[in-house]
Order: sequence, then structure tokens, then C-alpha cells
Amino acid sequence: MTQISFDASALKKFVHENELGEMQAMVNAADSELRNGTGAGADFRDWLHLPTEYDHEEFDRIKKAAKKIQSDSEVLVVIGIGGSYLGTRMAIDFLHDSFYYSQKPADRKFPLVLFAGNSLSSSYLHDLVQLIGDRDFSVNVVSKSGTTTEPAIAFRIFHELLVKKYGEEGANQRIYATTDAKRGALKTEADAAGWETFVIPDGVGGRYSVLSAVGLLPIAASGADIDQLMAGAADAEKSYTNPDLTQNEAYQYAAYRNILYRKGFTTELLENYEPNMTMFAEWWKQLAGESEGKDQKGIYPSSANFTTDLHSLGQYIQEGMRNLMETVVKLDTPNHDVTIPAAENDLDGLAYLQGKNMDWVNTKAYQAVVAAHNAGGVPVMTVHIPREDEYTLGSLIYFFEVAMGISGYLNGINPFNQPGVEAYKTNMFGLLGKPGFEAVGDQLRAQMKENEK
Ligand SMILES: O=P(O)(O)OC[C@H]1O[C@H](O)[C@H](O)[C@@H](O)[C@@H]1O
Repeated sequence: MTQISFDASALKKFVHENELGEMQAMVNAADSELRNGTGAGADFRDWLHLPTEYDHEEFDRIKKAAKKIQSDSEVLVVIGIGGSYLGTRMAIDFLHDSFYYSQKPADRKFPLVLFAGNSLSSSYLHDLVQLIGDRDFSVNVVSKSGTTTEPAIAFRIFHELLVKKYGEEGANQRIYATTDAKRGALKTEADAAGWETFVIPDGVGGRYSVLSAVGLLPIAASGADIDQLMAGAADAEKSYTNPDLTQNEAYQYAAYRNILYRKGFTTELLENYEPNMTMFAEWWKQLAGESEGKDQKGIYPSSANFTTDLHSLGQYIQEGMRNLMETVVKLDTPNHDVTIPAAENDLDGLAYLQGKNMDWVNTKAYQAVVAAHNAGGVPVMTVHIPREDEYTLGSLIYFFEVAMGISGYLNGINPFNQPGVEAYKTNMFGLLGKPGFEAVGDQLRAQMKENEK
């Protein structure tokens, strides 16, 4: 049984009692499309059973490779973007110390996992190379297609660095390629050079891939427990199979956000009260945005970090345009708590809090915010998580993945494709002079000239 729980008690003002029940027939249909493969995008549902039906031989190889990286590298550079980046990044942040990236090398038991190929910023790449300096490092290049521009450029740079430092053969021992089982440029290159390869299964799209080798290898290399991560996800897989809305909290979340969407709440903010969950929202934004934003519809996924953003976005959320709904991922027990100390004078007026735990204050802030935003016209849902550990994260990942599949079908779209991301790429290739895209380039340059007039 997963230990996460969904709380919709703050929706009373926005959703009538009968409305959830009214969704049951549609949820049954969405469930059938998802489970039986009768919906659009049926070829991309293999993530549904990834926590229980994964390749055990590969899982063992992942652990071995992680051990090797731990034994010969101070840094692991993970090269990837989108689904080949965000899941790993959010997991590393979620599972490690708040100052994971700033720890002194001497205090580190496991390699520092750093990321490249997730932007086209030359300064970022330069600074990353400087940071690695003369430290021993390995590279995990992750790309399902093997042709994405950002990781391909970063990989060229790190490949060259590895060869300079370790020679061709040495470099080949330090490159791990996670890609398609059979196809693609990266797979061809990896096979030719003898790099160890891991598979992004055919039926698993990038944004649903964190529980495959995509996330598992770097998460394991960072010293986190991938058995527990999978155990949490496997329990969630069991917990969220019953289509009955009274029994399935992931489906409840999917249904409620669609009820709210139809009432005009078209933007959803995913919120946390823990800074190391900022990247969790970034992962969720790709999951929600690419799954649902199509056919000129879909909830716009956004995020906020509390209590920090209460002092910046708080004004808008309280009184701005009333198209917002909020989903809080609330941590119930932090890994560490801090007691508020007594002070000799009480100039800051905090005597009433002395001796109290800081997390108690954080939770009171959360309760106060839910009430205030509710009163201001913002529906708030909460996903409570008991702890920040691997088991909980595995459950949480699965909760949102299965909810997004159901939610997409409830809104009548294919939740598993992302045709819209190609438009800018075609233009960019035209402007960059990529062979085959000359006509697009000519047309765009003419248009840009026209715009300048
Ligand atoms: O893993 P890759 O093939 O390199 O793709 C990385 C990302 O890029 C694309 O543009 C897609 O929109 C994403 O869904 C994908 O996760």
C-alpha cells in the first residue's frame, strides 16, 4: 500500500458533492482506454507496468555500472534534455541533502551527478567543464531518439574531453549510453565504440521514463536506493488500478482537475513547501504539458515554491485572474527538524514560537495559505507524502503518471504524443543550415527581413 494520500477537502466551495460521481462513467471509459489500449497513443503505455515488469537482467547491470562509476569517478555527467533529464534531476534533488551540489569533494561518499545538454547555453557548458576540472569523471548520455540537438552538442564536447584525458579506450570505458534498444544514431555509435548501453523501452515516452534506465542508472550512481524507488512505484501500481473513484486517489486527482478545468480553472500550479522539490515541479510540468497541451486545449501546468513565492506570486494567486487551481505536494515529516530558539530580548516578537519546531510553522503556513487562497477563489488540492525517501518518490512518480494518462483521456486527447514540439525544431534547423531544411531557412529569413521593415 502506498503511503501517499490525496486530499480534496478544500474543493467544497468549487465542486458540488455529486460532481465527482458524475465523472465515474467517463473515468471508466478513460481507464479502459488506458488499460486495454483502446485509446489514442496505445503504443506508449508500457510505463504502466514498468515498476513490476522491468528487465531484471538490465536492472542488475545498472547496479553494477553504478558501482563502477562510484569506484572510478568523482563526477557523473548526465547528458540529456526533457524526459532524458528532468526525472533524474528531480530525483537527485529530492533524495539528497539540500546542499548536495555544494558539498566539499572530501565529504562526498558517492560521485556528484551533474547535468549537461539541457540547454544551449555556452556559458553553462564552459562553467561545467571548469567545475569538473581535473576530477575523474564518467558520462551517461541519454537520448531516446539519439538526435536531439542539445545533448548531441554537449556529448561531442564531453566525448572529446574524455578522449583527451583517458585516451580512446579509456574513454570508451567511461561512457554509458541510454537510448533506444535498436534504432538511432546514439545506439549505432555506442555499438561501434563498445560503450555499455541501457534501454529506453519502445513503449515508454521520454516524460514517462524516469523509472527506466534513464533515471535508474544516475540515481543509483548518486548513492540512492533504486530497489526502494521501484518498490514504492510497484506498490503505487497496485494501489491505483481500481477505476472506482471512491477507491482510487490518483484517478480522483485526474477527475477533479478536469472538473475544475471545465469551470474555467485553466492553469494549475504545482506547489511545494520544500526547496528541494522545485525540480519535481519541473518534471511534472513536462509530464502534464506534453501530455495534455494539444488540440487547442489543456490545463496549463505551472508551479510555485512556498513559502518563498508567497512573497512574490502570492499577490497574484490571492487576487489576480481567477483561472488558477493549486496542487500542493506537502511533505508531512521532514528528514530533519529544527527548534526555534529563545532570544534574550523579543525584538522580533517571536517569543510565542520559541521551543516550537520549524516544520510545525511550515505546516501552519500551508494550512493558512489553503484557507486564504480558497477564500480568494482558488481551488486547492493536496497530495500528502510521508517522507522524502526513495520509496515515497517511487509512489509519487507513479501517482502523477497514471493520473496524467487518465486525465488526458478524460479531456479527449492522446496523452502520449507531442507533435507540437517539432515546429520550432524545423525552424531552428532551417536557420542553422541543416541539410534538408534549406527551404525552411530561406522562407524564415525572408519573413524576418519583412518583419524588420
Ligand atoms: O530523449 P530524446 O530523444 O533526446 O528527447 C528528449 C526530449 O526532447 C523532445 O523534444 C521531446 O519533446 C521530449 O518529449 C523528449 O523528452
